[in-house]
Amino acid sequence: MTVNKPIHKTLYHSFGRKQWSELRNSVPLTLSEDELARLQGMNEQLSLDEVTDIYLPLSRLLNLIIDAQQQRSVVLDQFLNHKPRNSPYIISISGSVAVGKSTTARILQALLQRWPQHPKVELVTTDGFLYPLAELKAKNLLKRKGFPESYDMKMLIDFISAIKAGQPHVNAPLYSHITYDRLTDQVQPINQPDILIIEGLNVLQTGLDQSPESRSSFLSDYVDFSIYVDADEVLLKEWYQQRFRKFRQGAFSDPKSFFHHYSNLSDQQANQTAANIWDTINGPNLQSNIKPSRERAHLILKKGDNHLVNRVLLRK
Ligand SMILES: Nc1ncnc2c1ncn2[C@@H]1O[C@H](COP(=O)(O)OP(=O)(O)O)[C@@H](O)[C@H]1O
Ligand SMILES: CC(C)(COP(=O)(O)O)[C@@H](O)C(=O)NCCC(=O)O
Repeated sequence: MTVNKPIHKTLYHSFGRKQWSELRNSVPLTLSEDELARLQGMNEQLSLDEVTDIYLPLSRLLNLIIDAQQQRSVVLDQFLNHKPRNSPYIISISGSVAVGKSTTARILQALLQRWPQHPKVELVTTDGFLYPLAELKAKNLLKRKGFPESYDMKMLIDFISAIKAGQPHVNAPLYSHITYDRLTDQVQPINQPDILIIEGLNVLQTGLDQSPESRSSFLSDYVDFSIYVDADEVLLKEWYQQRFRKFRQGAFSDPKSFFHHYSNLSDQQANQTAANIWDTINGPNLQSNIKPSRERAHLILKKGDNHLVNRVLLRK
């Protein structure tokens, strides 16, 4: 009997941290102290070694791949005798709640827009495409937030298809972690970027449990390069609890906050509440919907303690 190799060994090149960091050797770009400080301003816990060892090689790889894609588009336009289109390169970032998708996305945005070939990099999160809170309540989906059925997939696919078609002035809806709802008075205008990064736990999902109409096209059909940020669930739950405690002192103290009633919890009560939300919503969503989409990604960043990436898997 033959024993199949695990899927990632067949599909991916695998790099340890040191091996991967050496691939930045020829990055012509180095970061100044100021730029490093600005990146750290986004997240005070972000280690600067992490930026140079993990994210600089990644920005080099992406720059090379995007360059090749841009050349391919030129060839195709010549062949078809078309005028050049303003179709942006689309990068997706997915992974569990609290794995660090938005932090990773913001680091990549900052690094990618430094390359002269693609200075305009926009970042959109799929949170804005969650159904509004009132609708989630009416559909009894409040305890299924983040699950495939809690997103307006038609709106998301219409959005990404307009972006890919190079349409100017496309608006993305915005989400507030404070009100726990889509904003009604603000949108994010997107105007023909060179690169669009789309970040969210659902971007690699195929929506097979959605209605037949929304199954005909998947978000990933529009994505040129997909990244999955991975970590063991024990760490994810801990990071979720840490973020919950941070929100309790900051965002939840705002009287408009959906979770305002949590602002006076002790550390122990906050940990318990966050653990309960994890065990009933985010953990089951990770196991049933998010993790199964991992091996569709072009690149997997596996994090260990303190959010440090200890393995990088790159599609062969
Ligand atoms: N590279 C990193 N280094 C240190 N802390 C991080 C890093 N990435 C994320 N975090 C922290 O982990 C938590 C979750 O990160 P966040 O980007 O909000 O995750 P997500 O968007 O996946 O829900 C936050 O408290 C954030 O400050
Ligand atoms: C809005 C989200 C689905 C998005 O996830 P994130 O951007 O935090 O990774 C998530 O933060 C969420 O609200 N989950 C439902 C349970 C909870 O309150 O954490």
